[in-house]
Amino acid sequence: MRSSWADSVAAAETAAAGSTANNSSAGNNSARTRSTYVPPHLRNRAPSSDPPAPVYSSSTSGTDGSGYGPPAGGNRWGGPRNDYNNRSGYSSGGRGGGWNNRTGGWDRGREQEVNPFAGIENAVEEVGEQENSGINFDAYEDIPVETSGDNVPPAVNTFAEIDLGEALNQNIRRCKYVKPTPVQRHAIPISLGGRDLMACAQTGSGKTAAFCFPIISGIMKDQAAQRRPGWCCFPLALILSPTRELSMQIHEEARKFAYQTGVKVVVAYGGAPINQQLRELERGVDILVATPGRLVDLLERARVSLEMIKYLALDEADRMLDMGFEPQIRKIVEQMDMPPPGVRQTMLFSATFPKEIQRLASDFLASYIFLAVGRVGSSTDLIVQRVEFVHESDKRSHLMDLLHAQKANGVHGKQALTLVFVETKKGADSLEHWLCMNGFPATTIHGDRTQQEREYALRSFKSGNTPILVATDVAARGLDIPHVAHVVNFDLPNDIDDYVHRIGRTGRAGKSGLATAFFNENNASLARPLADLMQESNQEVPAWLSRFAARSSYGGGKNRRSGGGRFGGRDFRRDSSFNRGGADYYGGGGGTGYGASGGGYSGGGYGPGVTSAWD
Ligand SMILES: Nc1ncnc2c1ncn2[C@@H]1O[C@H](COP(=O)(O)OP(=O)(O)OP(=O)(O)O)[C@@H](O)[C@H]1O
Repeated sequence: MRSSWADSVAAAETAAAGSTANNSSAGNNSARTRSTYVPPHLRNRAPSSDPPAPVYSSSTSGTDGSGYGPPAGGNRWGGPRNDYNNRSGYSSGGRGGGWNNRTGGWDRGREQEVNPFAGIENAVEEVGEQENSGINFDAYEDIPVETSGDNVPPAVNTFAEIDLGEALNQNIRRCKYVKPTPVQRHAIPISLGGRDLMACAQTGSGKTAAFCFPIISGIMKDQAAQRRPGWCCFPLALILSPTRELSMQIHEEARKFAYQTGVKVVVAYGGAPINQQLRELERGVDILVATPGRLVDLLERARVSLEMIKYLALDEADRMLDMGFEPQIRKIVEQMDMPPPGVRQTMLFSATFPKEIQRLASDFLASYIFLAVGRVGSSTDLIVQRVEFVHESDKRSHLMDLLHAQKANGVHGKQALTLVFVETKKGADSLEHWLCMNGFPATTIHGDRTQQEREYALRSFKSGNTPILVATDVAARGLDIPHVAHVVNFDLPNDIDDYVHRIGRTGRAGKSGLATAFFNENNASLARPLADLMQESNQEVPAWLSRFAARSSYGGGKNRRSGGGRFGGRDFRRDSSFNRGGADYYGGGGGTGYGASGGGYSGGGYGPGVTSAWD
């Protein structure tokens, strides 16, 4: 395959970055000496004489509320000071209240835990911005929240109110998370209360932490887990996501949250050498982040067992349960050795959750709570949405105009990051080539590229060296790329939920963003849901789009907007048309009454072949 201009830049960058660019490879060097995984029950032993894991430095060492200096008392394994949440129950040193004394880095006898925060503070200072503090989360304050289910645990307003454990609290402060986002306020207490959860909250609103925190905290508290001997590993938690890049991102995030908690996070995804991932797994894993295809491979090789799973999280859960992925997910969750619903705890998260998929998802849950922050499938008002009527033949020149206009607004001589979504892989290559020929540095990410090419492209885009990324839907979900100023839907998707995820790559974490869509006759079926969505998000709907919308019908499938009013109709259990045979979904959980195994949903635009392109 032709390699792009951007890729050569990115390749040089990668070479320069060396092994530090990839934490797992750094870890693998030390794997040669085959270190021993220390199981949870042994992690409270006295520290070895190894040099300390690098700790985030701070000019302040006291209980200053911002500091995360060296651990108290000079004991590097002693975990962070208890200055964040000075509550009885897990006071510094004592660690009563059921915590498992997972005080330091995992495997601390032999192997040093890489500091996932290293370099982040300097990078933030260079940009002159405190990445996650001062974020405009007030923008989320007036979003209505709905919960349904029995005995919903009350929401919290601060992290200090939640019993997460001091090591995790320390990491939350390292991440500069000052207060929980709305989905975190509700979802974390629900999960900590041991309840299953189906959660729907807007793109960029902090869902990753909402499922990671309770998992990490729960494993930290777990007294009983032990590693079994042999080649097979027994993770305690499984986080599944639909794309390799998203799995990598969740892994990076989870490693930050789990730093020095004693909880080990490992990632496994397709397109990368399996041997390296096997070596990493052999060294121990508490939380496994994986794409479904690679996990099935590991399960079939009997290198991973799901027998000990206590927590299952599906990110982008609606995508994971649509036609492309559902068989693989059912195999993993229902046909291997994973404990059933009610024994394990299950958390499903997405920004969109069509009712048909909710119904399928209920098979995986027991007596669950449904949480909706905003209307299911809505987009955030932080994203300014524009729709322009552009004939197919005019799209390139129109894009060029947008990019020229944007160039004028670049910061520090760099162009603002623009993500351009197209329909096909060929279309992506062709547009990337054309942009480069016309003086706009672009790269591309899609399912026909090698994993290495995909990673180079993403890295080059993130760094700003290649400020334009042309992508297929493989980049539509979950990716959290700071400073994406503009998302262009060069080709609109057929499905309004895909549109919601695509534009959600901008306007994240309380920041504003811009999304422009090129619309023409070919997109007529999207006119009505698009106009409705824009109206819901307080956007200006062009008169011509309203006329298109009035002419077109929904046509079924995934473009049906669920519910009636702006914030109505979320939990499918409340919708009588889904409540066949009078089944009681609130009491029974687990999909009572449907027996929907493998059946049902056929409204989507994904064919069976889609999985390999995503995974
Ligand atoms: N409490 C918080 N305070 C500040 N920033 C936060 C907080 N929680 C999450 N963030 C930041 O918000 C950004 C978006 O979070 P995340 O990627 O989890 O969103 P998401 O809801 O999963 O989005 P998507 O639906 O696109 O997957 C991330 O950069 C994350 O670090």
